[in-house]
Amino acid sequence: MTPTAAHAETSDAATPDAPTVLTGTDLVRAFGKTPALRGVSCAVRAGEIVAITGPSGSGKSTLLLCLAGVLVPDAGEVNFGGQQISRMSESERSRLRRTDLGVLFQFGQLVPELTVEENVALPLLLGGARRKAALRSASEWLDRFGVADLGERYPGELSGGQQQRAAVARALVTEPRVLFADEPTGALDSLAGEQLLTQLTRVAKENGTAVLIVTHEAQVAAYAQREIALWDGTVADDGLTSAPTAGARPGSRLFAEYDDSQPVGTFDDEKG
Ligand SMILES: Nc1ncnc2c1ncn2[C@@H]1O[C@H](COP(=O)(O)OP(=O)(O)OP(=O)(O)O)[C@@H](O)[C@H]1O
Repeated sequence: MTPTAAHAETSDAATPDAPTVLTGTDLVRAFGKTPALRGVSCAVRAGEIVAITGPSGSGKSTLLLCLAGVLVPDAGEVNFGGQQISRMSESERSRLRRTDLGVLFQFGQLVPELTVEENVALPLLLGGARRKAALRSASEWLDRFGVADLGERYPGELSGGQQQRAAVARALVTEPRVLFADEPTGALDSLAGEQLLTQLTRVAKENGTAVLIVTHEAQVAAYAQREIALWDGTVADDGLTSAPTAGARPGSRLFAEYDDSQPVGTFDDEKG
């Protein structure tokens, strides 16, 4: 995937004065005896696009899932808008995910039995919206992702890139304040991945939605304004991607550091 002028524009838009919407403090999480997070702290501002990077097994997905309220940390706190997510019940966290937090995975997981438009309308319907209004919103969101004409089709009739754009529309239809995306372009070819990221970052910027993207691809991380690099369950680095000339930059600074240091065989292995 080659960085483009569109992504340079997005990367330049830092949000230093925007309020913090989400914080994770001293997050610890293990799976049995395997530690995944060993005390991770981070904060995300409104409208900020943040890449969570690091080698395989460094804890990226676990951090994302803890911040999204899908997983409960063993210790530490997640705060969203003054609410301690990590202390909420499962039903309270589910409600929050239907309203303020959007989650998107590598494979969009559209419901095959529903049309694309019904899929996108689903979070609104689950939230109690009327069918007609929900379908109208779904159609508008599909339009923003350039797939409005596919609303009547079923997911199986769409390409992978089209399905993932519909999945992004579904994740954003409730206008969440934070969108959590785990390898959102992982199943797409370079062009489809780049189109998706360009649209996703543009729409997020328009809506003031913060986006956290887990990725092991430098080209994807280069779409972010900030990069949180994990290493063995801890934060190795957290900083702006310093991208005034992002279009000329093949990858993010932190990935460049990985390339230089070389001990992370798993990262190179993954690039294959
Ligand atoms: N459900 C689980 N059960 C057991 N161990 C898990 C589970 N999820 C994660 N782990 C372990 O926790 C550690 C961190 O995993 P995590 O998936 O968060 O890393 P990651 O950086 O996202 O990796 P990748 O890039 O390979 O997806 C790894 O050692 C992993 O094997």
